[in-house]
Amino acid sequence: MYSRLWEAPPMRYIIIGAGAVGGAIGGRLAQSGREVVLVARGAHLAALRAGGLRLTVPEGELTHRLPAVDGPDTVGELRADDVLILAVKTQDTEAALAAWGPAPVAGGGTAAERLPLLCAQNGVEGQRLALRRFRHVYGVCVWLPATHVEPGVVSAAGTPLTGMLHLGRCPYGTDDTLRRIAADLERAHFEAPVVPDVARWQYAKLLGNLANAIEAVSGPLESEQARALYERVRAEGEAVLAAAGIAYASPEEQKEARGDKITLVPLPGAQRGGGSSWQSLARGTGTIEADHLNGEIVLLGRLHGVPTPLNELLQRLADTAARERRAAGSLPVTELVRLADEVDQGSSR
Ligand SMILES: NC(=O)C1=CN([C@@H]2O[C@H](COP(=O)(O)OP(=O)(O)OC[C@H]3O[C@@H](n4cnc5c(N)ncnc54)[C@H](OP(=O)(O)O)[C@@H]3O)[C@@H](O)[C@H]2O)C=CC1
Ligand SMILES: CC(C)(CO)C(=O)C(=O)O
Repeated sequence: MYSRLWEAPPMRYIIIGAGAVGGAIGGRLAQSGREVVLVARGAHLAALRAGGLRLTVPEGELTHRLPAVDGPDTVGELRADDVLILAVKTQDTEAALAAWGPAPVAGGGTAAERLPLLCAQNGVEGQRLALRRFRHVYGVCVWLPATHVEPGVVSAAGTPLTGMLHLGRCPYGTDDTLRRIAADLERAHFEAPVVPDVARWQYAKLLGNLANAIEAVSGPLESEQARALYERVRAEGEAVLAAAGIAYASPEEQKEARGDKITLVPLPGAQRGGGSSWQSLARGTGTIEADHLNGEIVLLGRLHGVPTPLNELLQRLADTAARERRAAGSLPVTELVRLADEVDQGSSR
């Protein structure tokens, strides 16, 4: 009956971690007519249940009244055509996978055995953790600037598109499930190229995300000093990827793919203070993703014998700032550069 790709019954999207990225993807999919379930916790879950998801985008604030749950038990039996989109920060991945993996699916089997799981996350560790439990894991290179403004409220300032999401099977390849998901995303304000080598895009993005910790601890990279520090941090990352034989898309290739498709515009009442790690400090969550961004470079450096003193420093400073609930951007950039020079000189002695 549903013999052709475009005749298949619509899939339902379960967004595990409906924060900045998950809220933007879930809200846009719902707006396009897809069935969406939001998974959240704490004050955000309470606000989603009370007032719906309020998604601020360039055309205004859109309120989506969607089912909001805290885990699989509240959804009931999962459907065979459900798609799981994991959009928690990497440090929260293991707990989410442990909760959702064993959930039963109609007709038999578990989510881990039967359902597609897309890791809409920065870095590459989330999908590696997912592959330990789930059979059908897909990577996403997430170019989607979004902000978790307050409980119940998320903003995404990109226009004309909300974001670009390169999609691919983990570790390699593509399939029809992914093409159907991409078609849904493309009807929902995203460009979603399906690529056989999604990791190549993700590693390229990871090099950019090495700046997240600088922004989180010392604020936006506005000064020459901050940008020069990032170049040194990135050079460590590039050296490590070269030693590990890991390919990544060039800056030119990324620029060409994105073009002017996702330009940020000011959103009244929902100003974007910074990226995802900056937001972890601004929201005082107590954790930050640095172990899986700068920490990924540190890990690869240790495995391949390449020193990574600057990424180690940033990982440590970001982790400490999160644990001690320091304000975002509170370490003067001159002090950060002084610390960086110190560890760099120490490592070359
Ligand atoms: N924000 C951005 O602009 C971008 C982010 N990314 C990446 O996307 C991923 C998600 O980041 P982002 O959206 O910013 O993060 P957010 O913190 O805004 O959203 C994640 C949400 O998941 C919730 N959560 C965590 N664990 C669970 C759980 N077990 N069950 C239910 N809810 C859970 C968190 O709750 P709580 O509120 O309690 O923490 C939070 O609300 C990260 O890997 C990030 O690096 C990539 C590109 C851009
Ligand atoms: C590129 C950037 C900074 C866009 O928001 C991002 O990936 C993040 O916030 O982690």
